[in-house]
Amino acid sequence: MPENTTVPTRAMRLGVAGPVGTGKSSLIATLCQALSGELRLGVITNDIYTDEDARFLKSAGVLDPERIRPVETGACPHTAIRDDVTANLLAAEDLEADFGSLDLVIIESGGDNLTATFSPALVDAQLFVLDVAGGGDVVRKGGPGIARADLLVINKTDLGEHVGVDVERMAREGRAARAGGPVVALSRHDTASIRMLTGWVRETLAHYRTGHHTPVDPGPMAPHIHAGRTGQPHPHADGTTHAHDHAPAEAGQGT
Ligand SMILES: Nc1nc2c(ncn2[C@@H]2O[C@H](COP(=O)(O)OP(=O)(O)OP(=O)(O)O)[C@@H](O)[C@H]2O)c(=O)[nH]1
Repeated sequence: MPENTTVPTRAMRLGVAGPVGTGKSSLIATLCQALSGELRLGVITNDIYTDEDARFLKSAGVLDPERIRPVETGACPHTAIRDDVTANLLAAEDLEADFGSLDLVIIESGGDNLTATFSPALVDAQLFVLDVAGGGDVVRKGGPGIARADLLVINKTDLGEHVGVDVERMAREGRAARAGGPVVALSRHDTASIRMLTGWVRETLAHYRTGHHTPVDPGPMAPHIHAGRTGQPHPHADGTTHAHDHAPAEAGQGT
């Protein structure tokens, strides 16, 4: 092992992002059910105005409810996972302070859009979750999560035949959009697909523990406007961050 390698002393933080309703909470419930016997887990959920996702996970009975912590973002979900990650970092630190060392802290983003990804300052690895019910073409629309998240999950494959989506083709197009990067076609009703997901998590955690893992930033948000925040510094497509006035938020393209 090279001299400058530092073996991590805290839990690996795994982000789960993706559009609204693609099955992020259910996927986390599945992971908790499959892994809580072998790993010390914690979960942090992000909702805009409520603790709905945390309540769902607590009621699923897959993990000690004390290990599931809600963060109420009060703003667009990407704000708390990318722009200012303080609330999530504190929640992760609190979990480890309360339970001693953990192996894995899973952080669920509030459902957002195709451009929202986690900051590498918050998570060590991240999943981006699409579902077949959103349409087979979604995977061709690209974006940082689809192209560069550590793992792309194409969820609810059991619904493919009901919504006219060719799941194998969607997975193939997902791999193409990621230059061959990993894709798991998942259904909570398909144990083989769950084994692929848990296998990926175990492998990533093992690599993280070697101290050789480097969190990858899938890329910045597309240029967008925050309502009521005109005149404040914000990122631009040319890579710079500066302030200037915008048209009213309704005229913008984002959140
Ligand atoms: N058929 C099927 N339905 C699923 C699967 N996974 C999740 N669902 C359903 O999809 C719906 C949305 O699931 P959630 O886990 O709440 O999705 P989410 O991404 O956390 O939703 P938000 O937090 O609102 O963005 C629920 O009705 C789930 O029961 C699956 O593998 N197959």
